[in-house]
Amino acid sequence: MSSESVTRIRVGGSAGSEPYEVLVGRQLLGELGGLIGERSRTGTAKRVAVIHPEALAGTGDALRADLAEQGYEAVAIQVPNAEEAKTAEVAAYCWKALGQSGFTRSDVVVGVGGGSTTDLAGFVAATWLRGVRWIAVPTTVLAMVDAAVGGKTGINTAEGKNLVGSFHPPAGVLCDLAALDSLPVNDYVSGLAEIIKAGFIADPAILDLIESDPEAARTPTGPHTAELIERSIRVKADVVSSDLKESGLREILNYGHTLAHAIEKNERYKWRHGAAVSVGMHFAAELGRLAGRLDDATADRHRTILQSVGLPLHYRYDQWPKLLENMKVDKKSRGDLLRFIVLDGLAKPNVLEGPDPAVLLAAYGEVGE
Ligand SMILES: NC(=O)c1ccc[n+]([C@@H]2O[C@H](COP(=O)([O-])OP(=O)(O)OC[C@H]3O[C@@H](n4cnc5c(N)ncnc54)[C@H](O)[C@@H]3O)[C@@H](O)[C@H]2O)c1
Ligand SMILES: O=C(O)C(=O)C[C@@H](O)[C@H](O)[C@H](O)COP(=O)(O)O
Ligand SMILES: [Zn+2]
Repeated sequence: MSSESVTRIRVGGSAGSEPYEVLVGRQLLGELGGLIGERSRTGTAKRVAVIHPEALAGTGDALRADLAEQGYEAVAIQVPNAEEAKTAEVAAYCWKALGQSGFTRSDVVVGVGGGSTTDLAGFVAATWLRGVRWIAVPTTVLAMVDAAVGGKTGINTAEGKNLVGSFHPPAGVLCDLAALDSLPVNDYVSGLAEIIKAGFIADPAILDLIESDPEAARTPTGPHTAELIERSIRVKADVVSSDLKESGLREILNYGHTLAHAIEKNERYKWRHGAAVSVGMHFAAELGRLAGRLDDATADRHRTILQSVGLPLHYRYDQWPKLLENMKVDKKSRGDLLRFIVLDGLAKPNVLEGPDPAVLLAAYGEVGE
């Protein structure tokens, strides 16, 4: 992709969901006004709420001012950084701001930020007046390749990760690669976990690209950045386009997440999601191997590639009983049955139901330190 070009990836359109596009390129924010202005079933927008994290106060205000210049009644709603935004209290704060600005069903929410912000903004849009349009402007690599695409929106509760939410796809997603220039390296690398996930479950070319130069993969200036992002978005787009509400196939996107969410809760949501997913994929690979489903080479490849970009593989061994307890509220569980996504081979994700507790513990034995 040249620096001037824009890639458009279509999502949805089946099973009654409105199709939308994910745009990937540079200097895309000029597209926002046009997207907001598109006439929808509910009419034409008059008001826009730009939900942004503290770290992007400048971007949030610049967008608000730009939209005001285009004639919209625009408000900026600042929310806390990272997972602190994904709470019922912050959602209620946003609802209050929408109420005070007279937000109607034809108006539009814009979520600008990382996955925490887009999850919250999408959730606020899903719940306000039982659903208004929203547009995602992801500013982290993780949000571009995963969180902003596919319409899973939600918040955490003290009992677990993303326990309250809704499927509410955006009307469009603008991935402006220029936003990545200000992202701290740890946050950039955290997003690589979801890219690597896309590689293991569906598109091994992603793994080859990262393995060709892991150091370069750690920065937005690497030679394969745009390709890695676009390939990962295509994996996600293909899956959610055929199974928006996770009645089957979509569960593969949860690879590594059963343990990851348990770790995040255990850390009171202070760990970055991508770091937890990295440990979770290491665990899932060992689980697959010990359950006789995954070959040694592919399991080992998880360790090598995750480590090569600086992602963590291990977590505290003594926390296993708590993690096991936390995993029971995973959305893939059915009654008392724990369910995991494992690989039957490279790019062959499948479900492992109710694994033997001894196998689970043995897999964690490889992860715990
Ligand atoms: N809905 C989904 O399908 C889905 C998919 C994957 C992940 N998620 C969710 O996404 C969240 C993680 O998102 P994330 O990794 O993007 O992190 P994040 O949203 O928590 O952001 C990390 C930090 O980076 C800051 N930030 C964001 N963009 C920046 C930029 N361009 N420059 C400087 N700072 C910036 C944020 O303010 C925050 O402090 C988790 O809550 C996870 O559950 C959701
Ligand atoms: O889009 C999906 O489906 C995913 O599972 C993508 C995950 O990367 C993401 O973290 C998602 O929010 C997890 O969903 P949850 O249903 O397990 O909360
Ligand atoms: Zn995830």
